[in-house]
Amino acid sequence: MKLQISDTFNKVLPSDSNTTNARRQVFEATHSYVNPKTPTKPKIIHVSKEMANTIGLDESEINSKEFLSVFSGSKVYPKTKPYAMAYAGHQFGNWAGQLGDGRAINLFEVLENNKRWAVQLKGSGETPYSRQGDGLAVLRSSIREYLCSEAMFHLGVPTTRALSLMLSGDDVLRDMLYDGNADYEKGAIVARVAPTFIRFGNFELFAARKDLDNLKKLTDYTIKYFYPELGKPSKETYIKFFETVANRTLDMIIHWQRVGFVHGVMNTDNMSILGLTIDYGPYGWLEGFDFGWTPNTTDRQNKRYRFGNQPNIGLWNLLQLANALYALVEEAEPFETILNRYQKDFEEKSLDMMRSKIGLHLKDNNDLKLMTDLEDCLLLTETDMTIFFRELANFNIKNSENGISIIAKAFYQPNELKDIVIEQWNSWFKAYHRRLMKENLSDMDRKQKMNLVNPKYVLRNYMAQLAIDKADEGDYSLVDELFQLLKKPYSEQPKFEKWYAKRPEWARHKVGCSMLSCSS
Ligand SMILES: Nc1ncnc2c1ncn2[C@@H]1O[C@H](COP(=O)(O)OP(=O)(O)OP(=O)(O)O)[C@@H](O)[C@H]1O
Ligand SMILES: [Mg+2]
Repeated sequence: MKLQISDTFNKVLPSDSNTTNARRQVFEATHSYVNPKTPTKPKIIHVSKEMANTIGLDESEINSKEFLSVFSGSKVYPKTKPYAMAYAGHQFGNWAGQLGDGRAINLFEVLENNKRWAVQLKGSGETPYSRQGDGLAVLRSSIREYLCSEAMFHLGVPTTRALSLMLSGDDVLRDMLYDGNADYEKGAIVARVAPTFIRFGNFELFAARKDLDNLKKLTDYTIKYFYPELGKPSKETYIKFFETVANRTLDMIIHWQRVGFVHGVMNTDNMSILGLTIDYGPYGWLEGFDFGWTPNTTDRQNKRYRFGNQPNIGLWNLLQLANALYALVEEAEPFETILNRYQKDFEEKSLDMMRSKIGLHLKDNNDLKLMTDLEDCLLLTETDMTIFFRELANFNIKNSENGISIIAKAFYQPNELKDIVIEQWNSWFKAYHRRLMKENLSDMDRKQKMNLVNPKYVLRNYMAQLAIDKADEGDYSLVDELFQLLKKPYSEQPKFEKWYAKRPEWARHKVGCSMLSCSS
């Protein structure tokens, strides 16, 4: 197996001089060297061929013994030095101090086709940052991360990627619901890939410790390798850097809103400095459209990370990043301007996104009202978000009276619609029809465009759970089926039509389908 290794993070930036693998506070270093734990009996469950090719591996290399040993953590690739990154973070709105890669270990960076990729194992053992944890990950959460990160990529959402999913052969003790009923589960390891895994929290760590020297080194490194277009280090460059991160973060969140993805744990240690979706933990997909929904039972009380609040949390997290970068600029105003603009941009971009979802390409002053009225309608009775927008594309200008029957498939109780609900929908469809008359697209063209932004297939929570249940019994066929399905989320795939369906009733209150904790 031949990789074009091109390590920078652990070569350019200061490493922890202590190389023992004991939990500790780490100062004046961006990372600590640590080797992955050797798994007892590693076994490949799935490999993303596309991702393997992207980092320069062909079919025979994927099938090699070395692939299994390197991406399960049994063997360190020649001339590389694995490490865990140091970062801090705000969790659920509170400062949490040093966190760091407690169960992620970076293997190396490769440079392939002029693109830099960092490869990291999640679930491959303890690091100096493991705190109370065991450094491991269970099969269920690893399947969820593996499938969802690739699904998001194919949906066009900026994200970290997955290369492989493996069983470790070791059992892992978990209290899934935090209710005192701990049990052993199969351990697993996901190899994941991104240009870099640097998070907001990496900057916060140095800022909180007033370690300006290393804050600057980390920022300069990030700009040099990942934002080179911003120029040489200077106050202006740092401000442009923050502005670009803010824009990317907002764009990522608008994509989440477009596809109905709820991240579930938007702590600042889970915010990528590249604006990529990172950490597929207690995430979930909207089924019934609901701004207040969160899949994360750990967040059940405050619902801080609910669907409708994600854009605000993005802003809150950016404020924490601004506080960290402030020390390099020493002027608050430029940061304030950027944060204020985020709010304005959010409103505009979110309206544009909604326009595209309902097939509008021109701008009209009343569009905002049309959208809020639509959202009100969607909240009247449980209405499946994915199915609604997909079916709406069948709206016919010449036959505009039957709007509600076109989208009826999206209602969870289609036979129990109250008259007042029907009336409200009818009046929205009238307004929608009037508005469509101002556009100049044919029904066909509109449908085609809408189907490129409204996915037909998403990784519904119960789908992942079905794949997990089978995998627990050693059958990985559903992991592969969903993996293949989600490569083309916008296409009609008749052989997979069964996955274009509302959540079944049995999944409504089932653990893993509607309720997910951070235990993973
Ligand atoms: N089992 C574990 N052992 C050690 N550390 C853990 C474990 N689970 C989580 N952590 C650490 O706790 C912190 C918060 O966890 P969180 O659930 O956000 O991340 P994660 O799912 O482990 O990983 P990532 O953000 O890398 O995808 C992180 O620093 C993480 O490394
Ligand atoms: Mg995390």
